[in-house]
Amino acid sequence: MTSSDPRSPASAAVDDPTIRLSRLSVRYGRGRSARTALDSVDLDLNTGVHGLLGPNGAGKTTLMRVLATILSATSGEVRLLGRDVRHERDRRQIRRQLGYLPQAFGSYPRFTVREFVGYFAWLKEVPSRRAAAAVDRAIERVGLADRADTRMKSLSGGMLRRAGLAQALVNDPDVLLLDEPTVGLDPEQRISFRRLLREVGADTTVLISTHIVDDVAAICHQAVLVREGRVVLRTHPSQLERLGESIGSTQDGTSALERGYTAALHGRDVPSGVAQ
Ligand SMILES: Nc1ncnc2c1ncn2[C@@H]1O[C@H](COP(=O)(O)OP(=O)(O)OP(=O)(O)O)[C@@H](O)[C@H]1O
Repeated sequence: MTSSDPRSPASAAVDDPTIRLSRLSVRYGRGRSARTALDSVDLDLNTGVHGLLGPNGAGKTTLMRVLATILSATSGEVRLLGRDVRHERDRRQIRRQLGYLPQAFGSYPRFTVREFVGYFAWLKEVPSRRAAAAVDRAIERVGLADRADTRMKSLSGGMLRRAGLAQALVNDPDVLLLDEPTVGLDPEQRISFRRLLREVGADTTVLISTHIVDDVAAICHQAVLVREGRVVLRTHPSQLERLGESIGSTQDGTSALERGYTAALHGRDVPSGVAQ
């Protein structure tokens, strides 16, 4: 986004990173049953592909939902594209520039792929004169052009995931949030997905939540490790790999990256990571 971009509002803080979280906390429930999902997270992210890694329950989906502006912070500040998500007007503007693929999304079984992606173009207020071309382009980018008129209920799991990615991309977002995007993709689809994300990440801030550490090595410029609601490390994936190599090989079939990830998660020093 540039300052001459018509979507660039006068009120947006130009020097902000694309994503800025300051002391972000999210708690679910109240009283004795309250659970802290995110605990005073500080995180700045800019253009590039960032991989969010962490064990089950670490807070990844919660973080994604806050960034997607569908879940409010309990405390702390969330700024996207220079705007504060607490303000209704800013939220609406952010949503026009946001793409989000949740872990599970409504399947809209009777919609064709084109109708499904078109519906999200409408929700995101893509101008009607550009919408049809934007829908076709998004469907083509995810490799579903030959299925554009197929109903969603007839798609395989991997194709559904790709249709989900198409809706996330249809507005050419400045921020793209993908929660477990490669689940259900076959190896060939995963390779083309990685290629697409590398391309998108050249001028977009992409955050991918995943358990597949190989995806992080293949696509991401940065790995962000989350544990028990806190960001414990930001580092280049190759540094995790180096850490894993220094630990030595094991007989359990894990890769150096997986070993490095597990060790870093449990507090081992990573060569030149950016500790939080
Ligand atoms: N709606 C909810 N109500 C109560 N607690 C919740 C809710 N959603 C998440 N939690 C709790 O918040 C914590 C973080 O959950 P979250 O789903 O963000 O983790 P995650 O890292 O995405 O996990 P996974 O890898 O299993 O998807 C967990 O302890 C979870 O049990």
